[in-house]
Amino acid sequence: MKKFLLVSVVLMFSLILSATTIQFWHAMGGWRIDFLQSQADAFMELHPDIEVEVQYTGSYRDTLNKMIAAVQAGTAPHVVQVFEIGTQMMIDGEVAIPIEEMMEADPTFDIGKFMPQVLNYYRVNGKLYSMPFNSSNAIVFYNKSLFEKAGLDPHDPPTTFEDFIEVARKLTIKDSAGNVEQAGFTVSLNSWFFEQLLAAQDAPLIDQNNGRTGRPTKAVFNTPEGLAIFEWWNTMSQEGTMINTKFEDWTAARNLFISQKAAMLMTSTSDVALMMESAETNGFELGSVFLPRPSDSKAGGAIIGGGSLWLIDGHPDEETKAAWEFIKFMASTEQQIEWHKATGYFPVRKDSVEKLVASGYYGDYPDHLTALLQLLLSVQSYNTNGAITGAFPEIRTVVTTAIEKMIAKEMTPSEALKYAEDGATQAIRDYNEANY
Ligand SMILES: O=P(O)(O)OC[C@H](O)CO
Repeated sequence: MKKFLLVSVVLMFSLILSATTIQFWHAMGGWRIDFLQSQADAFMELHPDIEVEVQYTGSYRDTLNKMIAAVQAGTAPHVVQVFEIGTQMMIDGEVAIPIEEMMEADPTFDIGKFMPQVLNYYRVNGKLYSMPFNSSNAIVFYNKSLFEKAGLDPHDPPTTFEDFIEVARKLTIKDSAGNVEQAGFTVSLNSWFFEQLLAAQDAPLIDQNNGRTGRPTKAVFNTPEGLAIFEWWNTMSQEGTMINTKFEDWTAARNLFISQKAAMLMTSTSDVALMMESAETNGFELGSVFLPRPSDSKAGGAIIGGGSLWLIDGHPDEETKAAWEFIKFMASTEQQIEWHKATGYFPVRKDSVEKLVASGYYGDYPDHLTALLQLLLSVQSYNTNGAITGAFPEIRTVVTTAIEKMIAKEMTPSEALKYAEDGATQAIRDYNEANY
């Protein structure tokens, strides 16, 4: 017995000593920090010879910048989560091993099990460079209880821009001095929603079929579809039926909705779980509905948002192998189910969805179903597959700035849209000049 114990202790020590350590950087703040750590812990339990050091590295933008700095300093992590709009920049930077190469060399991996809508975003020139992990769309949540109070049918939320404006008016309550006590609608001031509302009308953001069939040279969203969004946004902002947050402030918009200061919220489907829980805690009934669009517009769909996992190159083979195992684990059937339930991010795999459907999950959680159906019913086109350009972070900044200027009345909707398109084209030109 003593001998057995001794052998076990020696084995354990030699495992610890020979463990391969990898670093995983991610951009999921708040309670998600603990959730991702628990996923890494589950992985380490299955692979006691691999140690994963998990680090929250700030927002998507911060994480991308930190990763670039670390690559330059020779201290890059093994796996990094990058937001969807960083895809082309990562490809051009040539700092990652395309996961398609790992997949082809790994007979245990079957990409056929993944959701085509998600792959349509991440496949660039027919190749998959990163592993889809946290995929989302934009969606509208609404407070059914406030709808009822305002005399509106809680089972008939607005689906067109025109109705949305009307309903937002009915839901808005102002005091005698005109101060907004309850707004009809709120959203984080963020170009992501403009991009999503364009795709909902099956309209492009940039040329070359959204950069999907050639290198983009200019932005092409100064169109009737683009103008309809700016005008819709501006009408509600100026009427005071919509509250805009500060630049890219997601939390403020969520909090306005949760505290029932706003009756409708456009945000990410990654918030489904949070919204369900908050509605219960705050005593209101939650509803969810697809993104609205002008009544006379073409039907499009939602673009994949969120992020994916990149396998950074330049590490010893043993570490790269360990990192690949970790990436596969994070995209595995069970982990994707848990991740979906805990957040709202779609499972990136068909077999996860199959299991969830079979278990009756979507009958119990209709808001998860709204989100999933919006994705599944989206027309698949270059416009809904999303734009692909290395200049995307700058484009997002300039579009958000344009909306900010419009709601501050510094520009009319058409002036702001032109400002946004010109700035986006300039960003694409600058990027092309610096990179190609
Ligand atoms: O909040 P997420 O993670 O759903 O991401 C939203 C956008 O796609 C970020 O670029």
